[in-house]
Amino acid sequence: MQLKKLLKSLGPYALYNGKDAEITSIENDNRKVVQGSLFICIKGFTVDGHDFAQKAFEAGAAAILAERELAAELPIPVIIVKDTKKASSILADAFYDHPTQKFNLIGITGTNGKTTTSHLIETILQKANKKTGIIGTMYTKIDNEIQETKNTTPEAVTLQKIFHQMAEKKVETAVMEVSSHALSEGRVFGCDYDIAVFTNLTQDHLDFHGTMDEYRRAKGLLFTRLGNVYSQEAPKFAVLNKDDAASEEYEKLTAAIVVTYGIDKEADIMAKDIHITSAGTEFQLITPAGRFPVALKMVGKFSVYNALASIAAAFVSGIPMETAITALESVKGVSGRFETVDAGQDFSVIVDYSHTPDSLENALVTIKEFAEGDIHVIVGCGGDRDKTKRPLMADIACKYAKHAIFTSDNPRSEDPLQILKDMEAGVVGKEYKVIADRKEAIEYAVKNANANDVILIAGKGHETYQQVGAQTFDFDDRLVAREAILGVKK
Ligand SMILES: CC(=O)N[C@H]1[C@@H](OP(=O)(O)OP(=O)(O)OC[C@H]2O[C@@H](n3ccc(=O)[nH]c3=O)[C@H](O)[C@@H]2O)O[C@H](CO)[C@@H](O)[C@@H]1O[C@H](C)C(=O)N[C@@H](C)C(=O)N[C@H](CCC(=O)O)C(=O)O
Ligand SMILES: Nc1ncnc2c1ncn2[C@@H]1O[C@H](COP(=O)(O)OP(=O)(O)OP(=O)(O)O)[C@@H](O)[C@H]1O
Ligand SMILES: N[C@H](CCC[C@H](N)C(=O)O)C(=O)O
Ligand SMILES: [Mg+2]
Repeated sequence: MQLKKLLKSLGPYALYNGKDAEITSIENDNRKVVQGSLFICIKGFTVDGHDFAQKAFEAGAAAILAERELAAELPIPVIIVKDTKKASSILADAFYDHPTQKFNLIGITGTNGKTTTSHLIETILQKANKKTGIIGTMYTKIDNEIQETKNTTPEAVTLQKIFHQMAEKKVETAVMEVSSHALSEGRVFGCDYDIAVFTNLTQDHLDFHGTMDEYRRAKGLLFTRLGNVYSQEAPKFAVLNKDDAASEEYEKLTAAIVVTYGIDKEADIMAKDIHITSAGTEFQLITPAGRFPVALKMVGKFSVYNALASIAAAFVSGIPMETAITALESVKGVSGRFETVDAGQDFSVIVDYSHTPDSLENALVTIKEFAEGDIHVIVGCGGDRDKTKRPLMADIACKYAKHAIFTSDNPRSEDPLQILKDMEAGVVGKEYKVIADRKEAIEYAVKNANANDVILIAGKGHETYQQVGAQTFDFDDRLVAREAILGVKK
């Protein structure tokens, strides 16, 4: 695409010397630049992309987009704009010819349940014979082909490229997790959502957002940005959790049609007569299309919420309720979410991605409902993340589990022992054990478990690595637990 044509999407805003160039790709990482790339300099939290402009030029960049004059003059067009991060969203959307206008896009935001709900919706859509795409914490999947991605919601240039691939593959509906970080950083500017789903709002990420008010506001952006236009062909919907107080605010913010779901408060889509066992969850589903019995293989009240959110998304997508229910009933679970490890032992081992106070409490409350023996929990907190959730998570672990073991999650750049001290501050005078090495902590719990006990290994779920300092080691809670069980049996 010609540079001049591309820059039209920025309006009369872009200031440059008027030279044109053929642009072959858009990149904001100089290491990805090829002949003809437009390199966008972004000032990040860690480094300043402007410092890589020279390298981008040497790698073949045909033009540079920057927020200020570059240190050295370059013989290619240099365009100056006020906000390169925002411009990267606008330009990537234009470069890939507005891909999200070519298929249905469902965005899911909320503190917990995004990955799970996105997979439930994917299963329903596939049951309804739709070609799907998914973008989230675990990976990007385009028509069932998996690509690794770094963030839950990738930055705009990567994101629009993924959408372009989805459009090329004729994806009919894409489901994506929209993190609060992505909303506040504008990674999703330009995404033409058809349905926006809210799961819940509880404490997390205060390191980034500062206060719960700011965090709530960031998530609300998904609903304000659903647009202010109405179309008979493609109406827009906000799917809100009536039982979460934030929904009231989001309902007022959005121009889209609101559909609510819930258990406690009266909602459009509801679950009644919920019956939870260790094998699954049964309930009566109440919808505007009728009342249906549902038997999920997933456990816990939180699983009912995820199912209801998915049903609501299916309902506004025009998918028959029977199809949606059949699909949901077939789901055994999502990788690393309440996943059981069975190596023939006489106690239960559950690996769960609960890394927030609320999700940890939900997981433990659910286990308490069916555990016949003692509960053991192995839990740590991630480094370089919200420090205020550490004492809260430790307290919850001690409140529900007879045997609480504090260990390392992904310490990242922090001292693992300091993270553990932050956790311990929440449980003064309570009984717990600290085993910093996660493998040893798991082995300890397995060795000490009696028949019918339940061990919850919380925080890392599907992750197959552990980040310690700048290094990433192989680590999979499920494999480590399996080996520990087999080791004890020998
Ligand atoms: C705090 C935060 O949001 N960080 C994100 C941010 O990193 P950053 O600002 O530090 O980037 P940077 O390293 O300073 O780089 C600045 C610019 O220079 C460029 N660069 C950099 C190095 C180089 O050699 N050459 C070069 O061109 C980079 O491509 C970039 O354009 O931009 C990066 C690229 O887009 C992201 O990968 C990174 O996410 C990091 C890995 C991260 O951990 N983010 C977390 C907090 C996050 O966003 N999490 C949410 C999920 C949370 C949840 O819901 O639970 C998510 O959506 O993933
Ligand atoms: N609706 C829910 N409400 C509360 N807790 C939930 C809910 N769904 C799942 N959980 C708990 O939260 C954990 C994480 O779930 P999931 O991965 O689906 O959330 P997420 O929002 O994608 O998280 P992330 O922000 O890390 O991407 C699960 O392992 C489970 O313990
Ligand atoms: N998306 C979450 C994942 C946390 C997972 C946990 N294992 C950790 O490393 O803190 C975050 O980036 O905060
Ligand atoms: Mg997720």
